[in-house]
Amino acid sequence: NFKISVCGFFQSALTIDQQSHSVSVSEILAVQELDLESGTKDDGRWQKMSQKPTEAYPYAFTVSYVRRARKHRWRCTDVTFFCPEWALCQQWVQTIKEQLAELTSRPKHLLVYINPYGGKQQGTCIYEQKVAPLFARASISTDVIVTEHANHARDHLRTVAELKQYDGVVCVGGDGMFSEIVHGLVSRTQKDNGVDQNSPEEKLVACSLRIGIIPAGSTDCICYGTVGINDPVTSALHIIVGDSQPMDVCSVHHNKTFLKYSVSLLGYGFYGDVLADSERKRWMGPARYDFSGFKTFLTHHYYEGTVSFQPATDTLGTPRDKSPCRAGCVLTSLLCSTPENEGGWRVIRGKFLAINAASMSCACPRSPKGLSPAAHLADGTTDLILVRKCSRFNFLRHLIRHTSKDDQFDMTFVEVHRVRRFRFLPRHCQNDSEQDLRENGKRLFGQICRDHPARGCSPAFSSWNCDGEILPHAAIEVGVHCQLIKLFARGIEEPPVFEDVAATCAI
Ligand SMILES: CCCCCCCCCCCCC/C=C/[C@@H](O)[C@H](CO)NC(=O)CCCCCCCCCCCCCCC
Ligand SMILES: Nc1ncnc2c1ncn2[C@@H]1O[C@H](COP(=O)(O)OP(=O)(O)OP(=O)(O)O)[C@@H](O)[C@H]1O
Ligand SMILES: [Ca+2]
Repeated sequence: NFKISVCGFFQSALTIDQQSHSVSVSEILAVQELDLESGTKDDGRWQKMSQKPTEAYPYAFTVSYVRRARKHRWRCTDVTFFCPEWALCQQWVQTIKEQLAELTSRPKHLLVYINPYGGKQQGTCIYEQKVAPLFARASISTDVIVTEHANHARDHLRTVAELKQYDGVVCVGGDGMFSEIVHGLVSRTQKDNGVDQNSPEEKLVACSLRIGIIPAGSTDCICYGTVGINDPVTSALHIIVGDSQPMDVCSVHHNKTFLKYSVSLLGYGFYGDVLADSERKRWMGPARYDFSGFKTFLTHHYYEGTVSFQPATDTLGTPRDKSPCRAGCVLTSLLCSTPENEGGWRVIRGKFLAINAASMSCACPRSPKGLSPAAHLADGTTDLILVRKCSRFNFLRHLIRHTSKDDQFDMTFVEVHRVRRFRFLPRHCQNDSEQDLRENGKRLFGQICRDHPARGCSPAFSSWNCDGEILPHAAIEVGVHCQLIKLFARGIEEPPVFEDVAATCAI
């Protein structure tokens, strides 16, 4: 009654309830023969079976596979099949194992870093209780490192001797932890290939190891934007089935010196000030962002400077598109190529409440559509959002639109450009060295207040928020490196399909 069809689907033609359902082999995690003599399986799941073997069907095996649940969640489900003969049962188990062995994109050996202090400090517990058992069931072996200090994972990746033995690197933590892994892997790859990171124009070599994120942070925006939900089990299953999602990475330089990489948000003004304030309140956990967000909103500082950028005129999409980046996105499936005739530079001078570059949507639980809802994960561009000085009321309207269907860019003081490269120079840097001015920052702040008493006190500099970390310079140059890294993800799937299938079948 069974066949494994050519297209790779494991089909049940006859189930106990006479319903037929199929499971894609690519979504089977494992197959296990049941030991009926002892009446139990190693992990005790045997007792949970809703059907018991009968005299006619005394042999059984269990297939664990991916079931789609609500809101992009994936769950691991078991289905048990009963056989009349031992040899038939063996044949099935063997055949499925052979089919699984042919899936070469699946990882077998992973390097795992756990940040025990990220988010609500649940990293270790999340990994041990929810993820490790799934990896074990899928026969994935792991080397696990619980980090002891910030940058432990980054520095370990830069120096660890045999990286080639692994099929991927997994981090358990938030966006900051993911950023550490990106820095470790990208730097290591450039070092191994003799590429100088300090040159802003240098073409970087793409990393071959894929990165998995088990979300355990405060924002988890990378996970949210590549999987659709910040759920540890869902992310573990995407790793097990060997998904692959390329992603753009921005390099940030100051005075021809490399500073940092960014994958999600580079934000000056509002998001820089929120982060700088929230870092002093880490003890508050994820709530620190709401507290500092509210405080920064009330402060209402604006910053003067010059933004220059190279528009991505040759791309198929724009930041005002209505369709977001989803699994199988056409822009992501295009290969990256250096544009033939790169457009000229545009220069905009002004007073800004916020300058944000979103290389991906930056969707997160606070803003389910994100800072730039139509940004693409792997198109070689970033969306540069300029929010000019406006009233508090208008800025609040703009912020609130991030949480609803309304277009946050459809406001007179907001403009958005899809770019490949941009620079920012704060006004007071234009003639002097930024370092000198930073040292005399307070004097300068006071000077501005004296010169313009009517407009309130706005400091000369904000800070750049680079994926949740403060950069030490305000004057920066940014370039997008198309598809520099790959994640164990497939982009956000839609529409979600619900499957509620019988857990027991007969053959
Ligand atoms: C009135 C509601 C307005 C809600 C507006 C929500 C917009 C939220 C947009 C979030 C964008 C997150 C981008 C992700 C950046 C990550 O690389 C980084 C590392 O994890 N996270 C942050 O920097 C963490 C940044 C966290 C920023 C939180 C900002 C919260 C603003 C709250 C403003 C309240 C004003 C209320 C006035 C009555
Ligand atoms: N053992 C450790 N002790 C202290 N800090 C650590 C340790 N391991 C990693 N870190 C640092 O903790 C910072 C925050 O971690 P993480 O990103 O996991 O959580 P988060 O900041 O709460 O979440 P998010 O980045 O999503 O907002 C990271 O920048 C990382 O460098
Ligand atoms: Ca992009």
